[in-house]
Amino acid sequence: MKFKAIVADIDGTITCEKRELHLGAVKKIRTLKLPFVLATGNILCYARTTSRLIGLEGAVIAENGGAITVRFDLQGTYEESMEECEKAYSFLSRYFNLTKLDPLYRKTEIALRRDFDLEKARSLLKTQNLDVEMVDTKYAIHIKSKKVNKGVGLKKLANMMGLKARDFVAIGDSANDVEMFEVSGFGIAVGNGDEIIKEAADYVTEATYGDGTIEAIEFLEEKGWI
Ligand SMILES: O=C(O)COP(=O)(O)O
Ligand SMILES: [Mg+2]
Repeated sequence: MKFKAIVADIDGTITCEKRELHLGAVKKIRTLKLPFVLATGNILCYARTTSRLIGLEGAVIAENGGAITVRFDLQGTYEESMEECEKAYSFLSRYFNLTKLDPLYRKTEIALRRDFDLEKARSLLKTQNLDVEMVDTKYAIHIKSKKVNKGVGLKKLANMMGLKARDFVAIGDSANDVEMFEVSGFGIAVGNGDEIIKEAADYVTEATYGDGTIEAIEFLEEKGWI
């Protein structure tokens, strides 16, 4: 097996436990000769800034696949899915006191503070005919279009880079990384990952957070797969 690129989640994967960027992981990523893409549920400017400060090229998937850029000097693309998310948000606001995260910058989905009963919200939402779903990343609960996810985003971005999603190894830690594992050639969950992502993974690291990403890259190097 030989892979041509790596796509990694940000929060919980290249960070430390308290969410600071993991400097050891950054150092390791900087040694790589192949393209390294960031994929996050967070907003596009957060993803692009992280890419810039790591020393990468600006190929990022943000808002769980809703926003993509391939290079810093190119305009991003956005999916048009906010309207249904807003309807779901208004409906759920009747039952819960919800707090939006970064609403000024978020263009394709809604991220909420994790301080309400997700299972109850999910069952309430089922009564509505909306094309949205809720995903918990452990950092936020996202209301997003069912059509958009990091897997769909990876296919699109890979195509823009002249690659296939299968050419990528994916590294991640939570439920919003599952589809990216499904479309990539090989999925690695870091040790702190949720059960759902560990089940979807081809390999699970012993180490957690950024140390898990270092271990993942070393594993790929030892195998000669990158
Ligand atoms: O924005 C979030 O909720 C989590 O972000 P992540 O996808 O980088 O882990
Ligand atoms: Mg994550």
